[in-house]
Amino acid sequence: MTESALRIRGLAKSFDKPVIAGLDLEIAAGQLYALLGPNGAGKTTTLRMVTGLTRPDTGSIEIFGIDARRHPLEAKAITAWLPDEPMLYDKLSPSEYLAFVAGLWRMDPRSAAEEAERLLHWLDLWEERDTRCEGFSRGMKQKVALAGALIHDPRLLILDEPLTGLDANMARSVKDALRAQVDAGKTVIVTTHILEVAERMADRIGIIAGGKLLEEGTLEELRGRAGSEGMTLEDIFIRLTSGA
Ligand SMILES: Nc1ncnc2c1ncn2[C@@H]1O[C@H](COP(=O)(O)OP(=O)(O)OP(=O)(O)O)[C@@H](O)[C@H]1O
Repeated sequence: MTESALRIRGLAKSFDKPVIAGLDLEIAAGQLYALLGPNGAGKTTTLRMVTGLTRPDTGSIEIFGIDARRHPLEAKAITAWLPDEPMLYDKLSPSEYLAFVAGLWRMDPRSAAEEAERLLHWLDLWEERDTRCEGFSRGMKQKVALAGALIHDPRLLILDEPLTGLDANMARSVKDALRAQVDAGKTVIVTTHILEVAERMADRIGIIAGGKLLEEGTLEELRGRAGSEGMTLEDIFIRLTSGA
């Protein structure tokens, strides 16, 4: 049986009104999973609960079998979280930022430096490694933040809208980086409003609205359940969410 990277059971969260209402979701290891949903569906809230940034009202979250609510440090040690507006310390260069993040993870400085060098080359940031991030474009900052998320070699990578605002070249290099993570055996969860990205990249797709999972599966499975082989993901998404 395939290992489960993320298992969510009965997750619920209310702010002034219910946002997540009894969400069940299981994501197998080694996949790129796209979590879709209309604005306000609860995607970010769900992922913030998974990464320990928002406390659920009820429900369980397991990351590779680790109970993330009971053992948050163990769960965080194997998880990376890239928010839609990543916070970088602008006065630091990419090299300094990666050394700083590696220090937070208490990585051995020598192996952290080796990993930073590998990531900076891989994400095409090597020439800028000693330039302060403050003058970087959004895409470059996104790549520095991605390198920071990957420095401790997480098994599960969770990214909220990683492609928003990126030009085609930058988006391609981030997409390639994510696919390479999956090819290396990691699990990647992304939220996106760019349905073509989910359609082309994702191994499986989950659609949530109103705090519940409406549908889940491969694109072919979603098409099959929608009853039309020729449907685009956009057609399926609109059909499912317009009544939600
Ligand atoms: N800290 C908070 N306090 C109050 N309400 C919140 C808080 N965080 C989220 N919400 C509400 O929860 C709902 C879901 O928000 P969330 O950001 O999870 O949606 P989303 O699916 O990520 O949306 P989008 O696609 O627009 O980013 C929204 O109605 C939002 O206003």
